[in-house]
Amino acid sequence: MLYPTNASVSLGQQVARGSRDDTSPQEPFYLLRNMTSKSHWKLLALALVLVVVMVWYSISREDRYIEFFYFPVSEKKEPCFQGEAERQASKIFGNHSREQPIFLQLKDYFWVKTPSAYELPFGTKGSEDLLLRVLAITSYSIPESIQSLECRRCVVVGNGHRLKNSSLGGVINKYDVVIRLNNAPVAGYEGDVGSKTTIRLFYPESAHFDPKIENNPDTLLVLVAFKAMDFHWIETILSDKKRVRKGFWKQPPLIWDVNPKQIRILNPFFMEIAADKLLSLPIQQPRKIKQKPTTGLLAITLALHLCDLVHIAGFGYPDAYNKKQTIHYYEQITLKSMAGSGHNVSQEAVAIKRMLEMGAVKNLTYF
Ligand SMILES: CC(=O)N[C@H]1[C@H]([C@H](O)[C@H](O)CO)O[C@](OP(=O)(O)OC[C@H]2O[C@@H](n3ccc(N)nc3=O)[C@H](O)[C@@H]2O)(C(=O)O)C[C@@H]1O
Ligand SMILES: CC(=O)N[C@@H]1[C@@H](O[C@@H]2O[C@H](CO)[C@H](O)[C@H](O)[C@H]2O)[C@H](O)[C@@H](CO)O[C@H]1O
Repeated sequence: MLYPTNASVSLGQQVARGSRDDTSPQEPFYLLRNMTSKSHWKLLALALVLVVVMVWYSISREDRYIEFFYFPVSEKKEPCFQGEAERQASKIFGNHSREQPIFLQLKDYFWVKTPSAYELPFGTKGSEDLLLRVLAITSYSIPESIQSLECRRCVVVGNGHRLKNSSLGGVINKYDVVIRLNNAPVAGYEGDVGSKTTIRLFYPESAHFDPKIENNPDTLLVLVAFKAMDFHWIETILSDKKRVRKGFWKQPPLIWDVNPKQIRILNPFFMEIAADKLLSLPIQQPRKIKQKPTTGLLAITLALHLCDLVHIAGFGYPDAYNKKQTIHYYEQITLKSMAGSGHNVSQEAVAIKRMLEMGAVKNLTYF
């Protein structure tokens, strides 16, 4: 039987002949197969790299694995340059923000009626009378222990889950000023978050029921007022007047054992510039829409005005699709709990990244 010559063999026939003919390097199918097997390996290697990168990325975004990705934090004190945070702050907030007092003062509402363009939480317009009564029974000074520092090293401790198992407590305690937020506990979490609290920002609904447990005797308890009722609450507490239960979205403490000398009222100007300069939020919003910065972002804004060096820790929310990840280092709640809060956490992440990139703040945890 005559076999057709190679030249006249059809593609189908050649394939059917299989290995008998394609062993010759001159054979075009040898080249083709060689080429395909080479690019096959290349593709496989590329896919493998891609899978490794994807697994690494998703693991590194999971808070429960974050401890594996910590970069070592130096136990040594970082050099502090006087006025450095101010320089950085002026790039973000402009030059005039330094002229603003950190805490509201009676003289600005009693002798001179400081006009405010905005209502709470961005200004004091319409709440002056209530505010006046509060300022008459509280103080506005920055404690001598902070005032006398040559260079103020501050850390703002966010309430994020990534502080869990961070072992950052010792590092946090070494800062001159430790700023904490809301009812975030220290008792039982000292190893991860430290025990020193120089300043705590809070509002009535976020006040811990026993301020003595989670604070130091000299902690400054700084009220962030969001509505006129917040001034009313602090007045009734400090002057032991009849408590009002209505007007809060969550029942605040009715008895609050605190020394009035520890209380300060945060200047709403910082809320205004955090909203405007960091998040580009509209300051005058229709009543129903209530977009506002988180208390943590507000605290970073405040720190950039009060301190010379600003570090942060415990900031960063899970990705929006991550429905099960707990958000706090101390309790089991998820992003769902923030649904009606008026915060845009992805926009805040962009703002924080910007501050990190420009060197205005430095992060002790993963972001
Ligand atoms: C359910 C609920 O009320 N959640 C709000 C709580 C709550 O009112 C208080 O914890 C008191 O219970 O308060 C908020 O914030 P919260 O008290 O959760 O956290 C304080 C600040 O830490 C930063 N943070 C927190 C968790 C996380 N995973 N990443 C973070 O970066 C944020 O900057 C945050 O502001 C608030 O005041 O901003 C914002 C939250 O929306
Ligand atoms: C949990 C929640 O969504 N509460 C909202 C409340 O938002 C919280 O307001 C605080 C100030 O009072 C603070 O900004 C906190 O970060 C917010 O989560 C709204 O202000 C309130 C408006 O009526 O509605 C509550 O359900």
